[in-house]
Amino acid sequence: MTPPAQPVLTVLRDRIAHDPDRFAVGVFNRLFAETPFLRELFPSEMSRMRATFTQVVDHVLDAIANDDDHAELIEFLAQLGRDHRKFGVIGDHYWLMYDALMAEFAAMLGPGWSPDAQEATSHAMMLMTGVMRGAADSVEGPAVWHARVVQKFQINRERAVVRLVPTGPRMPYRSGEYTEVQVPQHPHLWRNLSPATPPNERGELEFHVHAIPNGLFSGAIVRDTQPGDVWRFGQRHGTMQVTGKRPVLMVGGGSGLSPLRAILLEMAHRPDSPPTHVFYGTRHPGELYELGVLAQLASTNPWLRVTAVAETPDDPWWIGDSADPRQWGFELRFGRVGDIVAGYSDWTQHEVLLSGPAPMVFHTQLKLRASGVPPDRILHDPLN
Ligand SMILES: NC(=O)C1=CN([C@@H]2O[C@H](COP(=O)(O)OP(=O)(O)OC[C@H]3O[C@@H](n4cnc5c(N)ncnc54)[C@H](O)[C@@H]3O)[C@@H](O)[C@H]2O)C=CC1
Repeated sequence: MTPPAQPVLTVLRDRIAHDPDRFAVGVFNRLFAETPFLRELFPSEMSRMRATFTQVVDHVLDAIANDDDHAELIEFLAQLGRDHRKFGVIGDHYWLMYDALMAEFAAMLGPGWSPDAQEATSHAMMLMTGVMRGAADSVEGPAVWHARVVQKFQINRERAVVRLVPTGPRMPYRSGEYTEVQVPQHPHLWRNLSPATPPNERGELEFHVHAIPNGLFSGAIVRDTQPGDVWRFGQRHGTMQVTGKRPVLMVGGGSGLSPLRAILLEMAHRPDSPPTHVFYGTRHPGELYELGVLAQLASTNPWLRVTAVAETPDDPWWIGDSADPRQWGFELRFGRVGDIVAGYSDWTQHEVLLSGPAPMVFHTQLKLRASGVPPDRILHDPLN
């Protein structure tokens, strides 16, 4: 990067920060004016998307201006490019976006749009759109996979289990990963879910979903999903896995148990699975419905130990007459799962997998780190 580049990119960041949404609206208006059919690739309500877009552009300008080593930036952009395949974005669209960005920056700088400014900005935007395009082009296989809902059962008012079979090629994934999912009730919304079963030959999938308060996506699944619905799946991500080199501690909160459940089911097929202690936490005892499956697993896999944790001892009215979770023979503790786990034993020699609501993962992680578990031995999905 030539010396004059840094001030220009910093100026652009300042101008964007002055009114981020105006910048994004400007870029997208230019893009859609030039190529109207691209509007269909985006949701009707774009404010959240525009906010993310501005953050990405700001991050690119910042990283190029301030870091000599762009390895992290390039990996970030490459992942973004791979992720964008599911929206139907193809190579030519990146050139159109490059043109829209450059035109908006030119308008933004006005008389300050000198040849040097143009060159530095072009370099940054070429890197951004070029890396995304190149990464997307180099991915093999389809951009999206499809599967049809064949069964849905409601656990209670707020929780459902959904089973699907593929309508074409089966989606590849590893137990413990999460995948991007789109449901027909919200054709422009992509959210992450973790399959609750390991991959199998027939490509069958199972998901456990809790309708979180104000959750458009999870609410639509629990309320409106029906057999026959076709779901779409994009990229898969995640680092949670068991190495087999250490004993394992797993902490699953509510439907966040899903990826751990998939890993446990896979471990049950191995002859050498390490000793594993699972803490399964919910808000109420009547929500611990997965204890039945865990009991079956534990009965034939002596390496598995399970502790159930409910935040409160009582069930609210809407849970109804659920069976006493103690019937499965596991100990039942009351309190926040993070507090119970951290006070239960010494976990400093374990590898730890955490999955559940972000505040639970955050809280449990803090407690375990405070008790001496090395941070690099605690794995979880991103918290946002
Ligand atoms: N469905 C899926 O495939 C997956 C879902 N998740 C995440 O799991 C969450 C759904 O879990 P729910 O069933 O709603 O969980 P939940 O509300 O039933 O809570 C589960 C556990 O988290 C603890 N907890 C909740 N809030 C806490 C806080 N502020 N501090 C400390 N502990 C807290 C509770 O005490 C309980 O033990 C969602 O946020 C989802 O993103 C994560 C991975 C996969």
